[in-house]
Amino acid sequence: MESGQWHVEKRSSFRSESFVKDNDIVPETGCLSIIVLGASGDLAKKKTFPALFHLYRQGFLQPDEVHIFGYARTKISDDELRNRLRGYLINEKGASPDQSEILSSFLQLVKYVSGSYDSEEGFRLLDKEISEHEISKNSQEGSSRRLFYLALPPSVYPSVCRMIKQCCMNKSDLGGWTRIVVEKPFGRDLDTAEELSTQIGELFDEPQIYRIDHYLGKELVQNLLVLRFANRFFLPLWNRDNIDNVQIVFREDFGTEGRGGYFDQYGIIRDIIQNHLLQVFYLVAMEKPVSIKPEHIRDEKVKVLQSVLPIKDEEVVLGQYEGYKDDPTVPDDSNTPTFATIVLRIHNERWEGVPFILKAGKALNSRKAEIRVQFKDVPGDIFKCKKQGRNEFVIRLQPSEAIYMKLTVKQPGLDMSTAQSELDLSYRQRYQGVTIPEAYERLILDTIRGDQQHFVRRDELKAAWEIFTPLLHRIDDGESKPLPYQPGGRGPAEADELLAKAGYVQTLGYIWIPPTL
Ligand SMILES: NC(=O)C1=CN([C@@H]2O[C@H](COP(=O)(O)OP(=O)(O)OC[C@H]3O[C@@H](n4cnc5c(N)ncnc54)[C@H](OP(=O)(O)O)[C@@H]3O)[C@@H](O)[C@H]2O)C=CC1
Ligand SMILES: O=C1O[C@H](COP(=O)(O)O)[C@@H](O)[C@H](O)[C@H]1O
Repeated sequence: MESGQWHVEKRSSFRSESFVKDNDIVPETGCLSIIVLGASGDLAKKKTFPALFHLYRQGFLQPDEVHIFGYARTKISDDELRNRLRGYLINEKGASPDQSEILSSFLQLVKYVSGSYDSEEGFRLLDKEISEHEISKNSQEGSSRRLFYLALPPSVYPSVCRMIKQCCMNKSDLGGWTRIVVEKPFGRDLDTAEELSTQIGELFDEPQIYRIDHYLGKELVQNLLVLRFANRFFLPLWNRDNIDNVQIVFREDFGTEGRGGYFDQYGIIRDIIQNHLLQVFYLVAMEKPVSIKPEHIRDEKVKVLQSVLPIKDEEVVLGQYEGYKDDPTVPDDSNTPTFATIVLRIHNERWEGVPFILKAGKALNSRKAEIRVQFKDVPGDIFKCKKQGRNEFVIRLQPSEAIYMKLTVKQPGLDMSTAQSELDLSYRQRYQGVTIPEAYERLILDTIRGDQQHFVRRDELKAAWEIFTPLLHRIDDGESKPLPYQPGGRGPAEADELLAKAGYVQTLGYIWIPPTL
C-alpha cells in the first residue's frame, strides 16, 4: 500500500449473537393477513407496501401463509391497486430488473376491498375476504393472525378501531391474534392524545396496540442502547461531569411540498420533535434498563421523560420558511412553525445543567439527522487544545450512517502541534455489502413477531405530550410566533444564538467528510 492512501480492509463477515432470543419472543406460524387501511394513500404507497415487499423478497413473509389486503374508500379493482404499486416499486431506488418476477408473485398476494371507515358494510366484506383466505390456507389446522395497519389520518382511528373490533377480529379457536398499528401524530396535545388512547384502549389491550414511530426502526437509533450500555468507555463519561451539551438535529432540504394541508395542522414540533427526536432523546438520556425486555426499556424511557423540566420561552426559537404560505392548502395567516430549536433540561443526578438541544427544520440547506454529544474543555489544557475545538461524539443517523469521535491529535510531522481529527466508523465502508434495512421493514416485522420494544407505550406518549403541550398551546393561540427564514439556509440566526447561549462551541474550519471507498 502506498503511504498516504486510504486502505480499506475487507473483513470476513462475522456472526454476532442475536440478543433478541432473550426477549421471550416465540416464532409463530400459521395464516397471516396484513390489512393496510388507507391503501390509496401516500404512506401506504411510499412506505408500507415497499416494506412488505422487501420482507417478502427476503423470505420473512411466506407465500403459503401471508395475504395482504388493501382497504380504502377509493373505488379501484385489485389490478388497479397492483398496477399502482408495481409502478412505484419498480422505480424504487435499488430495484433491479430481475425483481420483476418476484414483484409479480408478491402482487398476486395483494387484494383490494373498498369501503368507508365508519360503516359495518365495508368491514364485513373485508372480514369475509380475510376469512376466505384463512380457510383456504390453513385454518383447519393452524391459528390465524390479523395485522391491521392504519395508514390513515388519526381523525378516523376511533371509528376504524370500532369497526375492526365489531367485524374483523381473529376468530380461530386454535389461537392467533389481532393487532393494530397506528401512525403518528397520535393526538394534537395531551388531552386529545389521552382521549384517543382511551377510545382505542376500550377496544384493544395494550399488547395489541403498536404505536409506530419509524425513527425507532432506524439502524443507528437501534444501536444507541448497545453503544451506551455494552461499551465500558462510555459508562464513566456519560454524565454532567464530562458532557457539556447534546444536540439532536433533524434537517430536510425540501419544504412541505404536497403535504402543506396536513403539515399546517400539525407543524414541526408535532411532526418531528414530539415523536422522532424525543425518542432519540430518551435513548441518549435514560438510565440502564434492568434488561433488554421491552417493558424494562420502556419503563426507563418514561422515567427520564418525567424528569424533564418545563420548557422555558427563552429557550425556544421558532421559524417559518419564506414561501411556505404560497402553498394554496396553507392559510395566508398561518402561524405554523416549519423550524424549531428547543432546549430540554433534565432534573436528575446524571444530567442536571446539561442542555439537550432538539432542532428540526424543513427547507434548510441539507438533509441530515444526527446526535452530537459535545464534551467539556480539558482541564489544565497544556496543549492549548481549546483553540482546536472540543471532543465530540457524533452519531449520524442519516444519510451516510456513521459513528465518529472528534478528537485532538498531534499533527503528523516534525512540529509538536495539535490538530482536530476523528475516529470514524462509517457504515458504508466498514459494513461493505451489508444492506441496512428500512425502518418500516424492521418495525412491521416486529409487529408480526409481537415485539413491542420499538413501539410507543401509552404512558410514554402521555409523558411526551405533557412536555410539549404548554408550548404548543402558546403557538396555537398565536402567543409564540415563528421568525421568517430563507429556504436553503440554516434557519433563523436566533437559533444559532440560542445554541451558543446553551453552551455549544462550534469547531471552526473543521468539517467531517464521510470517507469514500
Ligand atoms: N406520508 C408520510 O410520509 C407519513 C405519514 N405518516 C402518517 O401516516 C398516516 C397516513 O398518512 P398519508 O398516507 O400521508 O395520508 P393520506 O392523506 O395520503 O391519507 C391516506 C388515505 O386516507 C384516506 N383519507 C384521507 N383523508 C381522509 C379523511 N379526512 N377522512 C377519511 N379518510 C381520509 C384516503 O383514502 P380514501 O379516500 O381512498 O379512503 C387516503 O388515501 C397519517 O397519520 C400520517 O401522519 C407518518 C409518517 C410519514
Ligand atoms: O414522519 C415524518 O418523517 C419524515 C422524515 O422521515 P425520514 O425517515 O426521511 O427522516 C418527514 O419528512 C415527515 O414530515 C414526517 O411526517
